[in-house]
Amino acid sequence: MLRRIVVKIGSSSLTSSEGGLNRDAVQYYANELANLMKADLQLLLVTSGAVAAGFREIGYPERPKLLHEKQAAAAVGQALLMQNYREALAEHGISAAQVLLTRSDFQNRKRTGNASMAIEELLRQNVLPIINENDTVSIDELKFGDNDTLSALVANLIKADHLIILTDMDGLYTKDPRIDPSASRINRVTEITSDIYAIAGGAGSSVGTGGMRSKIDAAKVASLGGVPVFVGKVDQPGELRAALLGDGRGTYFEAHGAALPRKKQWLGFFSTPFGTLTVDAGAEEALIHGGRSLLPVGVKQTTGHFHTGDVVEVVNKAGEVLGRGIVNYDADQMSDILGLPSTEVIKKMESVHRLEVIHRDEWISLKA
Ligand SMILES: Nc1ncnc2c1ncn2[C@@H]1O[C@H](COP(=O)(O)OP(=O)(O)O)[C@@H](O)[C@H]1O
Ligand SMILES: N[C@@H](CCC(=O)OP(=O)(O)O)C(=O)O
Repeated sequence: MLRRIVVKIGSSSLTSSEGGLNRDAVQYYANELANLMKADLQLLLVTSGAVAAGFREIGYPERPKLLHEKQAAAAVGQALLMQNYREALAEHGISAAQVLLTRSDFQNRKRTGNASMAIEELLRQNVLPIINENDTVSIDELKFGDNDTLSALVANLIKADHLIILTDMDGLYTKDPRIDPSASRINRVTEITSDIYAIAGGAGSSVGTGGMRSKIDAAKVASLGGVPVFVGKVDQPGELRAALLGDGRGTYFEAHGAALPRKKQWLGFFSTPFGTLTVDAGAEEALIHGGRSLLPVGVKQTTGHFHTGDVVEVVNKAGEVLGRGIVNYDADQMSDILGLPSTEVIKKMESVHRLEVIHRDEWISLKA
């Protein structure tokens, strides 16, 4: 099968702080993408820059902060972005398609399936899908905000082989280099720990959003889905290919595990938990390292009004999120059997549909 690559380009790489699109930058990225497509790779582009590209043409002096202004700027800028990408790619005989997605599309399994079918067909026809958030219909609480998370979800959805996140910084540094020039680059991250989160700061420019932090979030989502990630910078001919071959200016994040089935992707990244189960150290070990189901004996506390079949989040006593699963008991039933060994649960319950609180097939671990 052809290798599939998702490339994400941030606003900071496409626009200037005064706003407006950098056409030379668009041409450069289009050339890099086209060269990989000609080498028989399947490419998907997730591009930001609609708001940053559009605000000046509308007459706003700086990147707008109010939602309706951002939406207006994005509506203008998205058209500009597409026009420029399409023209630049046409020079290589490559056609490009616009795909606009929202978070709610990913929460709905049917819509995710539809998006995936459309994208698959574009790839079959050698058209480059150019994806952005549908800013005009996204309100704040439903927004991805930055496109880093969107690019990771797309990479998982289409089971990409690599996710390349391009930004204005050549990788993750031990501190934001704009604040501390003595910071040094981390070339490879094998596991995304809390230490990695601690060194990642916010956006470095007036047009970017999310900064390194959202790129780490994205790397985590992708790596859980079995997709390795590169975060860095390219601005020379051939550098995108070099980044793909492991020789890029940036940070490589290793993937953990194999590609996730669609159901587990939904469970981990798009579902809404209705409550929380706090588990003890033995249950944590069984879930995370033992590949086992969660039994009542390991559950020490619950919150929320969940019902059988709902999604719940599982945390340890320190409040660390361990994963999510589909619960086999209502919240009321759970409170009666907290911490009980299975023999006691059977005695106590009138009928036991399933002994496990969460079966291992309906569980996804979110701890790296
Ligand atoms: N530890 C870090 N290492 C590197 N960059 C960092 C770090 N912490 C914060 N940043 C900032 O993250 C910025 C990139 O994110 P962002 O501005 O959102 O770009 P984009 O528009 O490409 O998504 C960099 O310009 C940098 O200032
Ligand atoms: N959908 C928005 C993305 C916003 C944004 O700034 O994202 P990013 O540059 O990836 O941090 C746009 O196109 O302007």
